[in-house]
Amino acid sequence: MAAVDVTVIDHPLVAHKLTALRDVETDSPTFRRLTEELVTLLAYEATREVRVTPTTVQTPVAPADGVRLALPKPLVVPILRAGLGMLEGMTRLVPTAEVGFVGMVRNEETLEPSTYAERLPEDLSGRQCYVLDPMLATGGTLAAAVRFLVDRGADHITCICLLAAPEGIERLTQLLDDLHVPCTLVLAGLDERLNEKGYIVPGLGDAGDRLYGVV
Ligand SMILES: O=P(O)(O)OC[C@H]1O[C@H](OP(=O)(O)OP(=O)(O)O)[C@H](O)[C@@H]1O
Ligand SMILES: O=c1cc[nH]c(=O)[nH]1
Ligand SMILES: [Mg+2]
Repeated sequence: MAAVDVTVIDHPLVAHKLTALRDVETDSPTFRRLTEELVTLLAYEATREVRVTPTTVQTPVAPADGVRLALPKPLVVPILRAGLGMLEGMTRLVPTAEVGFVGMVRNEETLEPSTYAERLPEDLSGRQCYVLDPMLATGGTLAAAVRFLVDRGADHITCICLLAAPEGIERLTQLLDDLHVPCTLVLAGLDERLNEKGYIVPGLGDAGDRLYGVV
């Protein structure tokens, strides 16, 4: 099975908001709003495979066949810190989803991720999971998060990122080469490369710092 299926959203509204997000002059409140708006647009495409079950409702006129989201509920997993800025935009579109949390930080010397927090259901058997992180740089963080979910039984993973570097997608694909469940990646933009510090070029800088301030 191909490990990761990548979609880059080609839409003028996404491109417009992404351009404003990148701008170094964009302040934190505006950056947070644009992030939420972008995620809502991306979520429309990212949830194309969300499982539904047939149902019938009574309209004022007649019965109508339709669907509702299937059980178990989808699980949305923002990767703290920066992924938290994407949560509201995602749950606006899928308000009945449950939310689990993973806290990860990349060591800026080695570029390797470490996990400092985790609050997820023990058993994710049969769950569709939506992982949120604005930046896919070397791919280490996202690969570790996906592995975490699959090890607990998740059987369908969709990652939503704002930006990725080609090197990161390549590494993600290698790291998840043995994955036995479908894994999709939805992006607002695919950038040129990583720089020597592991930052996406042209990118938008440090997403966590731009959302929440430098720590
Ligand atoms: O693809 P990678 O090379 O692993 O890097 C990407 C990670 O780096 C950023 O988080 P960071 O470690 O800065 O933590 P933060 O969200 O707390 O800012 C970003 O939000 C990703 O989680
Ligand atoms: O460009 C990058 C790379 C990693 N993390 C970020 O926030 N930005
Ligand atoms: Mg950061």
